[in-house]
Amino acid sequence: MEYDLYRDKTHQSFGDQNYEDSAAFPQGFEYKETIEPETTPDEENIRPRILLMGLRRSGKSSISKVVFQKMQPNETLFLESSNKIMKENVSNSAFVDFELWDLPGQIDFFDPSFDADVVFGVRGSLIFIIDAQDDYIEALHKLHTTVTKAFKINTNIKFEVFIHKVDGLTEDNKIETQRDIHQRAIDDLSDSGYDQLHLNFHLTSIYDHSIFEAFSKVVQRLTFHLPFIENLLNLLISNSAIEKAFLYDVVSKMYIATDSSPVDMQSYELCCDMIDVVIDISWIYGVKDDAENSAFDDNSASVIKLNDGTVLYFREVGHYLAVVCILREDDFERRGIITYNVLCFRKAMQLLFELMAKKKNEESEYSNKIIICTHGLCTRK
Ligand SMILES: Nc1nc2c(ncn2[C@@H]2O[C@H](COP(=O)(O)OP(=O)(O)OP(=O)(O)O)[C@@H](O)[C@H]2O)c(=O)[nH]1
Repeated sequence: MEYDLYRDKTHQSFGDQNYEDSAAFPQGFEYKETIEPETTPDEENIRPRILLMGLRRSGKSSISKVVFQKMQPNETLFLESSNKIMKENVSNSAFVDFELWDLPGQIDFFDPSFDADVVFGVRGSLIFIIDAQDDYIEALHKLHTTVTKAFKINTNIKFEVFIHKVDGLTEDNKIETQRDIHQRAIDDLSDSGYDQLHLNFHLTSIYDHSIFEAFSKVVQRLTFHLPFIENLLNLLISNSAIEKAFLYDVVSKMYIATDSSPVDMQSYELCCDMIDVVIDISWIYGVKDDAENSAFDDNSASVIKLNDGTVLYFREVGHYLAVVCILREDDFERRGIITYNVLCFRKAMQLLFELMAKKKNEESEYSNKIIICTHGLCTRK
């Protein structure tokens, strides 16, 4: 594997004409469709809450610690059963900013001695974890009572079901277990008149990337600007001959958004591995004298060429947010266009961050700027 890691300080601003490989740019810019960011209701400013629920020993604390505290999966074997709510503030980047509540399995939060409105009454997601290696009939019963009661309190809450510990199942068994759990859960809801309650199912394990991928989807459903970012990524890949592009939170390695082509687990894992390499190399070779400032910063960029003709392209586009692209080596010949277009994307993201921080009455000015910015993308012809 050949890699070429560099920190590029020459492209800090969109207006900077000093682009790499500038001869590769076409003479004129092609104008693209107008895309508007989502409107920003007041609710957007409320920090969402993600609740981890499920029976005892289903794996709630392990998930929280592996995804957000970088605990090694085999260390979770020694975790003790929790008997109180564990709250954590997850605040990595503009889009990964929420409260994570790990609720112990043995407590009934709908008991009158609890104020269930306080727990379930806010914007967020309820993740119910089912141990797929155990008999799941009791878990399904608990899932039903939990989601229906939570739905009565807050109809906007998003429900996610993690069919967890699937590392212990064969491929056939995984599919059969998912089908069975899905069918039973949906039938139970339908029998009790909750057809409008939607559950999203994910197969997960802390021993591979599936838990990160599932958590990525949970976070995406809570992101107001997701359609806008997906549109930007679609524009980026179609104008730059990129096969797949992800916007990553580099701390947790969750992807905040991707283009509209299907996600395959291998590509996702490859990009996660690249993030690890970039961070590790930055720490080994890039720590400055004061040790406070790592070389890994908002201008970090990297290219890795694999010996099967695939190129991985990484560039920071915000605080701990990075675009990671997969493309063919032949298409990487005109690297300048890709760099230029990623910088356009970064500029659009920066304007989005400003938009998110501005008050509602200033919205129109910023959305106009974003539209102008995306019009400037180069087209690879
Ligand atoms: N094989 C396998 N084991 C897992 C996985 N996730 C968690 N475990 C194990 O499951 C056991 C229970 O995990 P915990 O995270 O303590 O479960 P919990 O739901 O927080 O339990 P309570 O605190 O009692 O509510 C531990 O031994 C973990 O190592 C997984 O994906 N695969």
